[in-house]
Amino acid sequence: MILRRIPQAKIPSLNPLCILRHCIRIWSPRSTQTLPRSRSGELKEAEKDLTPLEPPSWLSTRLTHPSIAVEVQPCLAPDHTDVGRGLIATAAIEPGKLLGIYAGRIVSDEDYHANNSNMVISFDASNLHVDAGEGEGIGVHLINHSESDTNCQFTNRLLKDLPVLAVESTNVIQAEEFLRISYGEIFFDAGEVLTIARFPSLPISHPNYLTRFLEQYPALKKRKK
Ligand SMILES: C[S@@+](CC[C@H](N)C(=O)[O-])C[C@H]1O[C@@H](n2cnc3c(N)ncnc32)[C@H](O)[C@@H]1O
Repeated sequence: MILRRIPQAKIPSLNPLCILRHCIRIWSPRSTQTLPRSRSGELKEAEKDLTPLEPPSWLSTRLTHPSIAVEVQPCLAPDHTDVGRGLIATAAIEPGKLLGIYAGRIVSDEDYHANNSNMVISFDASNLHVDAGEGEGIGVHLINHSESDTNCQFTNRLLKDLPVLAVESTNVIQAEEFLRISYGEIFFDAGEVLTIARFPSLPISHPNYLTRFLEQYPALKKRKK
């Protein structure tokens, strides 16, 4: 069964280094998706609950919000410097805005278990998975995990009748603020999760050093009041 075609140019290049498992009932656009006929009922069932997404103009040419860039994301743990690449806002973004579409190849449950490739999101309703594949480039697959201090979330949407896994902002995201999302289930082994930075750090001589420091550690801000 062919689910959908979208132009190949819309598919971002993707990062081979991580595995992302998220129980969410949605799947992602891809040039040609083929699935066993036995799955079509499950897909139709899942589609019924999805709310439509009003596509922003940038979505005609790209899958990631134009005010988002890739940057190595520091972590606040003493023994580690960073958690690899993350996504950072280059201008303020309002809450409820689409930040990007999770793009990849739909893989069946069997394939997923036989060949647990990198960057896979799982649909809990259909036992299907989206594999973001390999490569380089900007995409919401690069958002790092935070348990509670998040500013965006995965959502299930219908985009022009195509079910998609989207990422949307939940808060105002300031310019120079990193995106932080919850992967939604136990992904890391005990002790592996690091507290990721909200902002890039500034040199101590910078006039905004103290403000940035308090933004980075919100618990200190509360204590100050
Ligand atoms: C979906 S990828 C995110 C992009 C990744 N930073 C990269 O450069 O490819 C998930 C991987 O990022 C890292 N990561 C993300 N959030 C983390 C966190 N809070 N603590 C530790 N590692 C994290 C882990 O290596 C994880 O396997």
